[in-house]
Amino acid sequence: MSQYDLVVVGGGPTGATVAEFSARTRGWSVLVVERRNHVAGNCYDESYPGTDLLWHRYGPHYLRFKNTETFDYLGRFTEWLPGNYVVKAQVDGRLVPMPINLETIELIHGEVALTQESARRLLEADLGFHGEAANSEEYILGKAGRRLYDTLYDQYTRKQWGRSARFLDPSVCGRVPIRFDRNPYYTDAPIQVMPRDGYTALFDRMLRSSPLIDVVTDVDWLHEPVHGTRATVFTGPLDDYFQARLGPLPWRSLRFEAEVKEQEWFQPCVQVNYPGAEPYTRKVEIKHVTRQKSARTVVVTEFPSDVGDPYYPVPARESRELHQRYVELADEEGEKRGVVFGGRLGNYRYINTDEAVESALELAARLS
Ligand SMILES: O=c1ccn([C@@H]2O[C@H](COP(=O)(O)OP(=O)(O)O[C@H]3O[C@@H]([C@H](O)CO)[C@H](O)[C@H]3O)[C@@H](O)[C@H]2O)c(=O)[nH]1
Repeated sequence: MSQYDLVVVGGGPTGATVAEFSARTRGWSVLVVERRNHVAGNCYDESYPGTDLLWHRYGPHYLRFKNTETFDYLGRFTEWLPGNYVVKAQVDGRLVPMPINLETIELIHGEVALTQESARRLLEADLGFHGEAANSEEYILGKAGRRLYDTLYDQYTRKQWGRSARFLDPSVCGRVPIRFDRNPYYTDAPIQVMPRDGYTALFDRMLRSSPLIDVVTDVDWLHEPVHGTRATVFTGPLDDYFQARLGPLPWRSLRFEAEVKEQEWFQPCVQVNYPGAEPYTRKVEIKHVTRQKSARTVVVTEFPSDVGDPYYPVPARESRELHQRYVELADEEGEKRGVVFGGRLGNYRYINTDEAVESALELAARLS
């Protein structure tokens, strides 16, 4: 036991939210223990070495909100910039809009001036699956057809996940909308914004918002577990907590190669996806969304990998079964030691940052 009411393991979006809410609304003392040398979790951004340009060290984060409650909550700690989340895919040397929209369908099917009706008819004739999709391959074949699946999803997904879309839940490829209009933005969320001073500044402000919150970094809680007198919230990888007692949960990681380019812009939008034979999946030029002005730019190429920090839980049948067995252990741990698991890693859920904050607020409200 520590002298703190609450111990939070991990200083990312979930940990910062639980800590801030508990200090502010309950007056609890909170210790946040972070394994890395910084807070903000995988949202961490900083100036790229030798430049004053922000980069997202663990991959891009395009903040969007489904509801105003979470948006208003985070808005207490930051000003916002409008989001500018435009993504294209490189296909045969050309850039096509991603998500699929009418222009994508025209470029890939060799058509012009498609309407919603004519595009639907075209794809209907190419559908490779009918019925209720049981996996991501069936989902895309049933909505966009064979040609778009083969061109935009098949190899990209194999690279990203190390397996075919056939062995992933429909929700994985279903994250990206398929459109019959000309909307070029990556997500359908009604609110799309970037924190004006970056994500690290946002989560750092949350953690500094109360003198009741102490933060220690460079400390692996698993080596020296201390518990809060009221609760402990663990936001690290669920299987790490249990020393992978039931076997490791499948995770997917990323390796990043960053380059400073001596040119104002490298590509026309923040993200270009590579659904072909290249060993990487995407190139991100985050300056498009941070809106910094500079004659230079930073470009980050992503190489998916099985080794490295866990970024993605793998939504698939076998991981769901193993995860369920870990959930049973987690429930016992809650009863024995008051440990509650949260966040993308602690709950083994493929969620976005707004969803992590939303569920952290719910979790914090349940603590007593
Ligand atoms: O060109 C493509 C694009 C996607 N897929 C398949 O869809 C899966 C989901 O894609 P996406 O949502 O783009 O995946 P990711 O989570 O890596 O990226 C988004 O999430 C945020 C951020 O990481 C969290 O804030 C970022 O904003 C988005 O880019 C993908 O895994 C593929 O299987 C495809 O095949 N081809």
